[in-house]
Parts: sequence; C-alpha cells; structure tokens
Amino acid sequence: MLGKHLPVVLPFIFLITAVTAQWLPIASAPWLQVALEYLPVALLTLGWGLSRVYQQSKLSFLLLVFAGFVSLWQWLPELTLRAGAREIILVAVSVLVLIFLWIPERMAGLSRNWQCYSILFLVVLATHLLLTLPQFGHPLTIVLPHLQPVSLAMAPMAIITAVLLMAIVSFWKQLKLTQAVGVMLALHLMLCLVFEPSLYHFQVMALLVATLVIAGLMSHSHYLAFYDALTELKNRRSLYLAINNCPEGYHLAIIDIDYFKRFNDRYGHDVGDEVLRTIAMLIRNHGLGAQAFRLGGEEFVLLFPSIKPEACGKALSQLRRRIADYPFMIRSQGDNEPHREGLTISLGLAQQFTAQESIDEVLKRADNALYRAKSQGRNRLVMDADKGKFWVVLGQ
Ligand SMILES: Nc1nc2c(ncn2[C@@H]2O[C@H](COP(=O)(O)OP(=O)(O)OP(=O)(O)O)[C@@H](O)[C@H]2O)c(=O)[nH]1
Repeated sequence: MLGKHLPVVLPFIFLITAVTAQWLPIASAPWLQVALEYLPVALLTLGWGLSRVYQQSKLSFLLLVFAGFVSLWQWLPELTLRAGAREIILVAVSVLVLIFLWIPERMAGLSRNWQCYSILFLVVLATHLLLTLPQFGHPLTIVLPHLQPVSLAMAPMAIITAVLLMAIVSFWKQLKLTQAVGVMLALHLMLCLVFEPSLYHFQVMALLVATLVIAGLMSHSHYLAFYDALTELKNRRSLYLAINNCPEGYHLAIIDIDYFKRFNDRYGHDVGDEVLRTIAMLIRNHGLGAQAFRLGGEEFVLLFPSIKPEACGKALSQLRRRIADYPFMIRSQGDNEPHREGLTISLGLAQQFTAQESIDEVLKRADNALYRAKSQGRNRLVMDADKGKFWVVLGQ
C-alpha cells in the first residue's frame, strides 16, 4: 500500500530534510549543497506524485511553477553575465510561458502539468545552452566564478534527470515529446562532441542514448500492455487501473453496438473493423469529460470520475444520438458510389454507490443495465438507479 504513496512521501522527506538542514550544524556540508541543487527535481517529483496519486492537479500545477522559479533562483545569482544574457534568459522564459500557457491549442492533447514540465525542462535547457555557448566562441559568455567546473558538469546531468522524469511521465501519458526533446539533446551533445571532443561528453552522450532507448522501450511495452491495437483506445487492463485511481462514486457506462454481427456478415470483417475505429473515434471525442476504453469485441466503456447522474445520463444520450445520426459511408463491391449506412448503440450505466463495491460488481450492474437496453429494443440508455432494484430508461 505504501508503494502507491512513495512518489509523494520520498520527495517530501527530501525537501523537509534539505530545507531544515540549513539551520543545523551540517549546513555547510558539501553533500548538502549538492542535495540543494536537486530541490527543483524534488519539487517536480512531488508535483507529479500529487497529480498522479491524489489527482491534485491544481496543487501540483502551483508546485511545478514554483519548481521553475526555484531553479531560476538557483542559477541566476550565481551568474556573472555579459551582454545582458540574464535578460535574454528571462525574456526567453516569458515567451515560453506565453506559448505554453496562453496558446493552449498549440499543445492540444497535453495536460497543463505536462506544459509545466516542459517549461521547467526548457529553462534548464536554455541555461545549459548559454553555459556552453563559450565553447563555440560565442560573445554571450557566462562566467561561473565558484561553480566551475562542477556546475558545468551538473547541467547536462540535470538535463538527463529531466529526460528521465519526462520518460516516467510519458510512460503514463504516451507522449512523443520525450523522443523529440531527446533528439534535440542528442544533436546538441553531438555539436559539443564535434567542437570539443572529450571523454566526458562521450559519457554524457552514452547515458543519454541509453536513457532514450530505455524510455522508448518502456513507452512501447506500455502501449502494448495498455492499449487496444485496432482502435488505439485504452484496453480492459487500463480500465481496471483507472478505476483503482478513481475517487469513490464514479459512473461507468458500457456501450455496445447494435446488431454488429449482421453488419459484419453483410459487409465483411474489414469494413466492420473500420466502423469499430470510427465509433471508437466518436466515443473518444465525445467531449464528456470521461475516459474511453475498449472492453473487447464491439463493447466500449466510458468512465466518469466525478459527475452527477443526471449530467451523466444527458451526456450519454447526446453520444447515442450522435452515433445514430452519423453517416457511415460504405462502398459495396460493384458500387460506383458509397452509400450511407446507419448504426446505433445501446448503453448500460451504473454508479459505484459505496467504496466497498468492487469494480466487477459495478461492471456487472452496468452490464445488466445494458442487457435491459438491448431487450427493450436497443438504441437506448438504461441506468441502474438503485443496485438492480430500479432501472431508468434515458432516451430513445
Ligand atoms: N470486424 C470486427 N468484428 C468484431 C470484432 N470483435 C468482435 N466482432 C464481432 O462483433 C459481433 C458481435 O455480435 P453479437 O455479440 O452477436 O452481437 P450483435 O450482433 O452486435 O447484436 P446485439 O449486441 O445483440 O445487438 C460478432 O460478429 C463478432 O465477430 C472486431 O475486432 N472486428
């Protein structure tokens, strides 16, 4: 049980120890100074843990922004800058914040937390670039009086740590950004190698490549284990994980395509597959604030973590109508023009009434509701309103 809380407990202990040690006799110990350099990483981990484990996205958002400021605060006072490089860093950071936070459509599909990780990462990257510019004889020279050569050595290590953190995040979120940033870093390190070949740069490069390979493998095996290959929706295993992380009182709807066997028999499995993909896309893009899964065959699930039953029923009825009105264009053999075909879905909805109720019990009740929707004529939504005692038919 403790394992679940470790991403929050460990960085929290680290932060408390590192900060309180400032007032103890060990304050000037070199290891403590090194530990303090990792404060932003600890804050990042804490923020990530809070959002993953306790769904505290607002708090973790604040923490992540704070981590960004701590990392800036750590770097800026140490720098003796020429040519206004400090201003350049600040302007660059402001522009990045603007791009990431005020033009959200540019980051379609990425969560706000992820944007913060990206910002912090780019801050570290920008700092590192400015630190290494002198290697290329650039006029923006930054002199680090007491940090050299330790900090120069630590900057790429901080980046590797950030890449590792991002790999862990993308392990859950299935994002391609890790690879993109990794390629950028690899290019940058290659430049370092070309201009200043050294064992150190070779080692950093090797570490980075190893990290990226591991991240890629993790990402791929995660995809195989948790996603459905046909529809690219999350699969049954993901559903169980998501429900385990859900607060008490979630709603769950099972969606089943009506007379799909007939459709398959008439048009063949390939066309059936295409229709499954289209319906999965309609379910995924429902905009209902729920997570979509493929349970297997022609059955899907929508999971609503927190919603009122009436709002849930209304949203699902809209989805049912949307699919019933959707023009599936099919071209049969010998047809010149595709013709329009219609399909409907039936839905069974159930709520978890008490924390003791297991996932299988809620799924069973949703399945019973679905059975009623089918037996009452299909193309409708039936809700289990009281543990199998009352059934409410919502919309046909
Ligand atoms: N093309 C395709 N068909 C699938 C897939 N998985 C399951 N099916 C088909 O889905 C059909 C399900 O049929 P049934 O369970 O009899 O249900 P139905 O014909 O939809 O009828 P009702 O559910 O009672 O309305 C079967 O013909 C399966 O072969 C798949 O991945 N691709």
